[in-house]
Amino acid sequence: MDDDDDRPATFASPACFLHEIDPAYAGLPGPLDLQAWRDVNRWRKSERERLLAERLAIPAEVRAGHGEAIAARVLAEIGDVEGRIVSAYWPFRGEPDFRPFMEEVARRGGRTALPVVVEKGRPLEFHLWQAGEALSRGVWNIPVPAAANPCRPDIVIAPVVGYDPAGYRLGYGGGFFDRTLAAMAERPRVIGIGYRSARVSTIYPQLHDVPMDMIVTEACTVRPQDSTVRALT
Ligand SMILES: Nc1nc2c(c(=O)[nH]1)N(C=O)[C@@H](CNc1ccc(C(=O)N[C@@H](CCC(=O)O)C(=O)O)cc1)CN2
Ligand SMILES: Nc1ncnc2c1ncn2[C@@H]1O[C@H](COP(=O)(O)OP(=O)(O)OP(=O)(O)O)[C@@H](O)[C@H]1O
Repeated sequence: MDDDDDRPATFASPACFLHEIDPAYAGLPGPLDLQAWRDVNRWRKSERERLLAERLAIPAEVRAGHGEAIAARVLAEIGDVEGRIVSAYWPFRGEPDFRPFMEEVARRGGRTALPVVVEKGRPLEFHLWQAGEALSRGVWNIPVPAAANPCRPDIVIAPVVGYDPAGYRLGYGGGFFDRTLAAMAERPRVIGIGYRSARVSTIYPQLHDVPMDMIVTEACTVRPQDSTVRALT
């Protein structure tokens, strides 16, 4: 018989007692939070629909003008892009058209990329792409680079459906950018872009929501850190 059988059981690592602690203390949702989360989700769904309808009601030529103004502000904001990778997106549902922006980044010596949905519920990948290169249809028929060259962007441009003054972004509800930014070891600079009319007073940020470093619209540039400092002083 093995002597070891008489020894008290030990753990390879300390036992976890987290399950005995109030979930709220552990930062996990309790029953009340779950109800609140359901309410927030319902609000976000209707707010998305409202904001998208409002965006599509802006005449195409007005949207195009706003898009150019936003791109000019972003270019001034990011400065020298030589040797850097900037991810933008292929526009749909009335988003600002950032394809000319990508061409300008390439002219200035930067490389450009598009986000790729690999699978619902998973982080996005970013694949190098520039004007003239082949595209194929990805998930939800979103155009993605035909050749898969994954990269790690230095700067990510994230289109918003809605935004708030704290820099939080409301997207299409897939949670893609939040998941992607949470999974990145080195966080890129993240710039949310959209029309000024996409502003809401709060998106009721939840634990999973990752704020943008800045939001740029045709009318203003929102720097959430500055406004926090201003609010505290
Ligand atoms: N131009 C652009 N490309 C992008 C994004 C974006 O916001 N804009 N994304 C930024 O994340 C990713 C795509 N995100 C998306 C998320 C949801 C839906 C969508 O159509 N959702 C359905 C509901 C789906 C479901 O519930 O399963 C819908 O709205 O009807 C589309 C794109 C990657 N590419
Ligand atoms: N890091 C994460 N891990 C797991 N689930 C997440 C994460 N981030 C977001 N989610 C889930 O994704 C869902 C959608 O989130 P949310 O409403 O914030 O989407 P969104 O920001 O509007 O979408 P998108 O980024 O695709 O445009 C939520 O159910 C949320 O719990």
